[in-house]
Amino acid sequence: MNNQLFYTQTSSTAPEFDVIVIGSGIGGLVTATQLAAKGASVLVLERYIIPGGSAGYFDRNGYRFDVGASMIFGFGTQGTTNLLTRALAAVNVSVETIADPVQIHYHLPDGLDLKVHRNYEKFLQELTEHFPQEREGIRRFYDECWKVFNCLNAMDLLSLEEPGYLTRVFFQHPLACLGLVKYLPLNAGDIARRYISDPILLKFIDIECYCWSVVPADMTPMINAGMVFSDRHYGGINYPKGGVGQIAQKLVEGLEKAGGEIQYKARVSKILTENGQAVGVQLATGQVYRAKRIVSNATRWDTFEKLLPPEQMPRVEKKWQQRYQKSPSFLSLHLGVEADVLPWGTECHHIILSDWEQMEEPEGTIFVSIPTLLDPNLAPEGYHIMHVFTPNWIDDWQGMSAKDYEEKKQEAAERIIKRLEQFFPGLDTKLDYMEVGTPRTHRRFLGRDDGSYGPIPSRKLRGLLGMPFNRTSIPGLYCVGDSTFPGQGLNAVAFSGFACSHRIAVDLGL
Ligand SMILES: NC(=O)c1ccc[n+]([C@@H]2O[C@H](COP(=O)([O-])OP(=O)(O)OC[C@H]3O[C@@H](n4cnc5c(N)ncnc54)[C@H](O)[C@@H]3O)[C@@H](O)[C@H]2O)c1
Ligand SMILES: CC(C)=CCC/C(C)=C/C=C/C(C)=C/C=C/C(C)=C/C=C/C=C(C)/C=C/C=C(C)/C=C/C=C(\C)CCC=C(C)C
Repeated sequence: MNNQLFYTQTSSTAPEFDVIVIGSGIGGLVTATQLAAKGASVLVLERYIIPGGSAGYFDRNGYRFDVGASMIFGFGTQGTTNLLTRALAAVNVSVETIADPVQIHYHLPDGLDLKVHRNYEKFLQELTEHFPQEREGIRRFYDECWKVFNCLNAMDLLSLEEPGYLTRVFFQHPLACLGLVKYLPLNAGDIARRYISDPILLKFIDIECYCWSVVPADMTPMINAGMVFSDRHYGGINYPKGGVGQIAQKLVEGLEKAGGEIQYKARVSKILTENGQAVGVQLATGQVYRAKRIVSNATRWDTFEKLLPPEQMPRVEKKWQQRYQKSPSFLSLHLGVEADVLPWGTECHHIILSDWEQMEEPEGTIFVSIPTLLDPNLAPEGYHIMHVFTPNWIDDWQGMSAKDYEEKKQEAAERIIKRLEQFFPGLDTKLDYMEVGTPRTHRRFLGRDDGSYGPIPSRKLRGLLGMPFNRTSIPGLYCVGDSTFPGQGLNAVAFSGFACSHRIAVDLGL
């Protein structure tokens, strides 16, 4: 039997759903749960053995490690921007959270040492003590971030590709909409430089952006900065009890209760099209599933270069690839340490940088999270988890023997631990467990092209205007997650999930 015939027969008799979601990252799961709650038949296909993607976890020697970042936005109790709380509630589940009193403790060049307190005034006061001459500029910049946040936090957050919603929201909140229209093409650096002139303070604003957007303030969309710099004081940073993995586990529980299905170890190798329209997927095993709508939670590079034939890449996607590039991946040290290595009063999240010129370089900025300070149950008694990570490129880890790869990991870990000794004296001798992940690890376990953290602008762009929404130029195919508006971050991909499911629900007449 020739392949074409085989494919046609399998495809026409394949199980059919309303919606198939490729990948169970938080973006994919929010889309799936929202649609299942509206009565759609939904199938989620996940290549790994558990859900969550970058928000997954792994257990080793009594420790439960978060795969990705442990600093979670979107778990507030009020307003409309608490999208993780809302996504869980929509399918009648919830996650208990633990409030973090400090978002980040910064350890920056020339002794610039300060904390971003949950209390806004306390944070402004601490920052102003370092830059008294910029008292007014500091307040005006951060207050302007609140303006963005207040516009967003006043309205239901759904698909900007749905004219009915746009009309309704405009009549309900005309000023908030006009406010957002004003900020959509702006970057945080444009606003910061209106009010602030001290070069070191501007560098501080750069790292405030860099530590979540992986680009400096000039390249960071103001809408996203408004969300991050305000929500940390409004809803606050709240850690899910039991670890970040709980969010995905609970969403899956809600998905199944609402009648949706998820399959693990189900790697999609192809998106199937007929007459230019997406109609189904094929797994690596050859199994075919069909659906009225297909959603890809894989990155845009994976979607348009691997799941679809790269030579047929739509023109708009080629243009997008000129505007956005893959950000670096991370080198991650997952450590189990004796509890007494942490000085009294240690905060949960730290950013360490010793030379401003090195901020964007591999191993320049070091991120540290110690989630057991909030939830001690993630480690054996008397021990803590330290997740230490720093940007790193896949090219530095390719084409080497297994032995060289292991040695290189060990050397990198030693260099980083040496730097951390300044803040955690005796760390090296107090290590109980260490696992090192590289960009190759992220690529392998998360299925992300080059292990990338997500798309970043390849040059200065006009804020969020260049970021695509959920529909693609292939009818029937949608994207969700950090390759879509508004980009990286759990709360950001949760928004993308709300928007994607809303657009599909309207398209399917649900
Ligand atoms: N503090 C935070 O805000 C925080 C914490 C952790 C993660 N994150 C962020 O979450 C975002 C990621 O969320 P996301 O939803 O976009 O994606 P994701 O990368 O987390 O999830 C994608 C999922 O799709 C699966 N997948 C990929 N290709 C597949 C295929 N061919 N077949 C089947 N499954 C496939 C992967 O295994 C993964 O589970 C990132 O921006 C990350 O930085 C943020
Ligand atoms: C009608 C008319 C006329 C008009 C209209 C207009 C409108 C309505 C508009 C709208 C818009 C919208 C809705 C928007 C939205 C947005 C959003 C939601 C956003 C969000 C965002 C978020 C974010 C960005 C987040 C992020 C986060 C992150 C990334 C995090 C990360 C973290 C990490 C990395 C960690 C760190 C660590 C340490 C420090 C240790």
